[in-house]
Amino acid sequence: MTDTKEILTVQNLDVTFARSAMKAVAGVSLSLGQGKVGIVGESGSGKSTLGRAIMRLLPPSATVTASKLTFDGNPLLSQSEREMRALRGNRMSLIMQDPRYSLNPVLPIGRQVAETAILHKGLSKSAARAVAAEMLDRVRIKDVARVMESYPHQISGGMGQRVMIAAMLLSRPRLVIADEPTSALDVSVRGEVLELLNELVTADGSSLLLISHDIRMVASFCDRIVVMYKGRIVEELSRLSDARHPYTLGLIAAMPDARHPVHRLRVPDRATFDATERSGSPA
Ligand SMILES: Nc1ncnc2c1ncn2[C@@H]1O[C@H](COP(=O)(O)OP(=O)(O)OP(=O)(O)O)[C@@H](O)[C@H]1O
Repeated sequence: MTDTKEILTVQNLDVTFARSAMKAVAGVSLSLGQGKVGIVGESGSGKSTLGRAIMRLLPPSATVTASKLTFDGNPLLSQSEREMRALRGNRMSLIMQDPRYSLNPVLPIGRQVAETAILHKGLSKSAARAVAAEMLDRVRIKDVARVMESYPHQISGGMGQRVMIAAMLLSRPRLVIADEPTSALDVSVRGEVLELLNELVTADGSSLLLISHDIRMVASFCDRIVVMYKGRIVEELSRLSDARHPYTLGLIAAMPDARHPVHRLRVPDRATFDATERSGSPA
């Protein structure tokens, strides 16, 4: 359910990269209370740039302007870098696409998750390890003790993303931005990782901004769907069936519907095929 209290307010957000004539994000406005909003659009539509602008994680080549950009009452564009560091990973977390690039390859998993607890909760080393173990258990990692001693290259992509989710949700952030959190994973584990993320943010009462190119998946998890095209919002929906914009309809048509697979064999001329079957003569 979407709560009326706004946690994130974005008004007229523009992002321009140096040496680019086009705005990567142009005049975007959206608000998020306690609920789940999906940002969808094809590659290059500005979804990730929007997510990173909110986290203030864009490179110096990006110019970001907005008439309002607030998170939990904090005016993000005028926060110092120190203030932003205190917010990031603590009250607002970003889960990225590929755990291989988010996890430090030379540190054991347990230490990486525990460090989040030391940094954001001010815990001692041993208390942080206990909290890390608890959190790894919460993301349903079996054999937590062994995984804590493992290095990122020793675990699967799906488990790596569970570890990232554990680290990013450990401080129970108010806002979680998940940028294509499963697209780098094996298809067989995508559904369960998303279910897990959904379950945890719901249990913790965190707000979720889910960035994806898969409009059907987003519709199945989110209360609201925001469709972006060339840096702009072209449509906002509560249900896919409300879609009217041709671009949104194109996105829906481009995504196969796993719940309604085609069972009947498509035959160009079914009447002729059926008649041949009945008479028993070869086609
Ligand atoms: N660091 C950067 N420097 C220059 N241009 C950038 C940078 N990051 C993104 N862009 C440009 O901004 C536009 C929006 O890109 P963005 O990555 O936000 O789109 P997206 O919808 O997230 O795409 P994808 O699904 O492929 O991640 C694109 O034209 C892209 O080339």
